[in-house]
Amino acid sequence: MLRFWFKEFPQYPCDHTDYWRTRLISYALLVTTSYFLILTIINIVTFSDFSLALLDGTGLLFSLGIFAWFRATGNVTVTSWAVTIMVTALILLFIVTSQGYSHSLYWATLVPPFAFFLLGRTSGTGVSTFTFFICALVVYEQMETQQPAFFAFGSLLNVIEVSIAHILLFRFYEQARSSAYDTLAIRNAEILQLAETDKLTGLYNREKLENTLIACLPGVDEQHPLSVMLLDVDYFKKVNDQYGHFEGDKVLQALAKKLKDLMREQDIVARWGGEEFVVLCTNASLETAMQLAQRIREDIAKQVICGHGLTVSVGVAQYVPGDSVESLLDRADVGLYQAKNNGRNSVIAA
Ligand SMILES: Nc1nc2c(ncn2[C@@H]2O[C@H](COP(=O)(O)OP(=O)(O)OP(=O)(O)O)[C@@H](O)[C@H]2O)c(=O)[nH]1
Repeated sequence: MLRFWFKEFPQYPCDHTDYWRTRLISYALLVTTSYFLILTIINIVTFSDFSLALLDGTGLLFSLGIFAWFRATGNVTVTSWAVTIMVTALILLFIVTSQGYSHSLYWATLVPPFAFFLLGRTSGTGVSTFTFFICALVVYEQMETQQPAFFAFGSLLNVIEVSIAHILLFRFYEQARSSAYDTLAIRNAEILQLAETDKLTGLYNREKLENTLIACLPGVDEQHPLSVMLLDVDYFKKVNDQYGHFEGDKVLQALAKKLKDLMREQDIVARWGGEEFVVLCTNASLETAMQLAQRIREDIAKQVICGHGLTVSVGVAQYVPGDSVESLLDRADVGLYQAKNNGRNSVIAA
């Protein structure tokens, strides 16, 4: 029903830091506008008090003016100040005119949530301190005059209204906070994925592979062997030279996909760099890894990848006690070097 009141600003999408400020500004202006409108009407129609009606009418114009200006400019900083000053002034006016009686002081507790949310820590502290200072002055005045405490229906209304406003404000706070955390969590997951993924092929990158290996090594024993393959495309330079770098990229992407399809579920395929790939075979002895590597080599040699007949050379190594990530991969590299020297399209264990 009130959708027209809440404008979506394209410059403040829902993951923008000011998004929830624009929402609170709209809510606050809706409340102040309704408040002034109702009081103006009541003062004219019921009490015929035109001077009060004029005061409330001025407040109404202010509220609508800020609203119109905010919609036109989308300036969150200036509107935040305008709204905070208006809300604070309204509350302080009420407290001072009622001399702090009828629980009117309770309204002051609404200022900090507004001021901190809309103005931030420093200005929020300033506005809140000022408000509570005025409250203290009002209480001081009460002490001086020694008026007896007086609780009437107005007191009850003040307590109920402020309590409802508090609950709504804190619900709003919590919604804004959890939404910000959800957005952060999604962004973090995206960033993490980017940090561990090779951009061209979508495989894990070298860093992720190394980290995974480091994490795996402590769990390796005779029952749970671990082997790695270092796999390099033979004469890949020719593809680039003959068909161009973009075609080379396409071939690498297709090959990466093929490798993933050919590997077992538990194996981890990563791009080591250039036209080199590493496969981390968990629960695989040297023998098992050799069989896997031979199968991959044969499959690739038989297939046409992106219109190209390719072969690969593979070096295979099994983890032995005392190995580090570097020494394990170095041994696989020695195997790869020998496979290349053997005329390529072959698998050598080292
Ligand atoms: N298209 C493309 N080419 C790449 C990329 N990274 C490395 N290369 C190319 O891969 C080729 C590797 O060439 P070399 O190291 O000489 O190896 P090779 O031609 O595969 O020969 P051998 O490995 O000895 O069988 C070079 O032409 C690099 O430019 C990449 O991301 N995209």
